[in-house]
Amino acid sequence: MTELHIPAMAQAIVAAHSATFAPYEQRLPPQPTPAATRQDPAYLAALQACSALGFIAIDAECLAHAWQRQSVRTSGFDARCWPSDPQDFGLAGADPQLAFPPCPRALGLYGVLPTAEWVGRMARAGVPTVQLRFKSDDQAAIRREVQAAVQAVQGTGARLFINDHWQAAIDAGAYGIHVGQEDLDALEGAQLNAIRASGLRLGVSTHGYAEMVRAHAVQPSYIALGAVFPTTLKKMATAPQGVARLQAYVRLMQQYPLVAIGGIAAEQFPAILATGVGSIAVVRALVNAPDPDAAAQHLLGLIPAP
Ligand SMILES: Cc1ncc(COP(=O)(O)OP(=O)(O)O)c(N)n1
Ligand SMILES: Cc1ncsc1CCOP(=O)(O)O
Ligand SMILES: [Mg+2]
Repeated sequence: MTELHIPAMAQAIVAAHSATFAPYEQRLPPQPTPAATRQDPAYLAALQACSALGFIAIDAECLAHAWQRQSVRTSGFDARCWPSDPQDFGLAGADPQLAFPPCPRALGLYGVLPTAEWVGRMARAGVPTVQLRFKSDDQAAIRREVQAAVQAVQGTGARLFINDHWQAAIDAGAYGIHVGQEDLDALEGAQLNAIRASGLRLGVSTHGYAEMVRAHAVQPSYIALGAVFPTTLKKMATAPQGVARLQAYVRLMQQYPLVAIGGIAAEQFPAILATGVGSIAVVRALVNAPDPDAAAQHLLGLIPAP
């Protein structure tokens, strides 16, 4: 295949996948094509095509490498075949010794909650997975809240993840820790080793292909995918991913328990579950509900129990 064919190859990818990843449908505008880092035709065509389909530069680059590897592995370029094989993304062959402890593939309804009181309330309502997302810089208050959350889930069977405050989570004996990409960047190797050695599970936020690859490098217990829909709760650096991208991410990341998050309400549960995620994380659908306990019962009825 010569360079003369690259625009035609790019067009073929766009034609085959625009109905799935239509930028207009998902409100994801076409992106400028980033500078190429290699010259292989499948890579160059996919870089153009994925940018036209609205993928941001780091994700278009990641996808373009995967298209190239797929073309080599399958001895040919097939525009219809969206990459979803982990080996094409460099996701195969991880070291099991470095993996974080496993958690169930299906974490079920996952309540992300602002205080220990909310954690206890939702755990008692039967929410199987809960997270304390307590935003504060006051170390004493953080430790108090984390300890109170650990006590609040006792006897309920709920798994408690602590957002951000990993040392307090270890000291209090939580079930796991959740960190975002920036939190991960801020962790030194020794700190990550300390979390791994503690036996706590680790969940990592991701917002696209490049971040999934980055998350895989630490082999977490689960991977969160979002924001699926717009959320008012957190200022997101990336656009809402939509259900079509979520579906593509789920196909690729099958080796992990997966959690969908961001703007998800009861109406969207069937479409989200149809992608194959084992868990849906919500904040406002519980915390802002007129009757949070009734909302929890309603949502629990929409999602298989873990
Ligand atoms: C289940 C789950 N997914 C994603 C997040 C977001 O985590 P992060 O990116 O670290 O942002 P903050 O929650 O710290 O603002 C989450 N908390 N839980
Ligand atoms: C913490 C977080 N991380 C990604 S989206 C989000 C907020 C989800 O809140 P809601 O379910 O109310 O949209
Ligand atoms: Mg965080």
